[in-house]
Amino acid sequence: MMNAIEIKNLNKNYHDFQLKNVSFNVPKGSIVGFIGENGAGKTTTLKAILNLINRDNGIIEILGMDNTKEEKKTKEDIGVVLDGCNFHDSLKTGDISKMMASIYKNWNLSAFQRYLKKFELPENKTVKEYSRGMKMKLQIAVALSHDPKVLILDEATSGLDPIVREEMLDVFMEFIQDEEHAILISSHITSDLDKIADYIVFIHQGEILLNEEKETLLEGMGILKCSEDDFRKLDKEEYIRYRKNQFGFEVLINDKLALKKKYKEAIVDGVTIEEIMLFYVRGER
Ligand SMILES: Nc1ncnc2c1ncn2[C@@H]1O[C@H](COP(=O)(O)OP(=O)(O)OP(=O)(O)O)[C@@H](O)[C@H]1O
Repeated sequence: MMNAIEIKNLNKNYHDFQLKNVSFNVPKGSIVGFIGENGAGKTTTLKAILNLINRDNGIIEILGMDNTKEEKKTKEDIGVVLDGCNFHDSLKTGDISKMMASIYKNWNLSAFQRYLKKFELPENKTVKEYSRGMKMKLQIAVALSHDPKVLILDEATSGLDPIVREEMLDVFMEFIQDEEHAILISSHITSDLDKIADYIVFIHQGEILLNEEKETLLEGMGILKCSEDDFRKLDKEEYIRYRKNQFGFEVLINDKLALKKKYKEAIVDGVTIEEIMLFYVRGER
């Protein structure tokens, strides 16, 4: 079994929004960055993986187990960080630990205490007295402390300052090092995904638009800046989307090496995940 998570033809219908045949995998030993604009369907997909919502159809397997038929077992294996803090304001870390010990068979108090120390989270304050970043770190500490095989992180780095964010990214990368663990992380901070993701899955209006290895995307794609005349010379297959601005055309290219070979004078810049997203959503075809 190579995949930690397999999603096949997931459909969910809300009255004004649909997840449409969402399919993708999270291979073991990898970090999959899940991107898309507000309302694209990321949280809905993650909730379906956690079996927190009723889907219309589709199959989701966690470590080869059906997530509805073997819900209890699969939940043991998943560490979760959802947007916003789920712990009651009046709790301290000790109370949370007791709660978690009653939920998870593998709750590891000493691991939890190690993370509290590492993340500089005070044990004598209540959740109410924690800052937004501290609450986020607390959730990450809890998610990591019951020996999960898979982490599902919904906007887990938002609200963290750049230094703490980098620290968390290191923790995530360490988590997958043994090739048995895997992470699915949704984030609007696409620069984080530039750093740590192995694959990028891009959802737009409930449909998967792109599902690719990050290196393939970043090494293959490029942005061509050119005049309208030069743009008109391109074949449709040579570009993905274009955007027009006051200086000319910006064109997202599929294969920058091939393009440079064909048009020796062409200036093609590298591309970031954020730019890819913007071209797909706001560019023209
Ligand atoms: N319980 C619900 N009932 C009806 N519609 C819902 C419900 N939950 C989510 N939706 C709708 O589903 C769509 C997708 O929402 P979702 O939270 O999955 O987006 P997202 O990609 O996570 O967005 P964001 O980046 O803003 O968190 C939205 O149009 C939202 O209004």
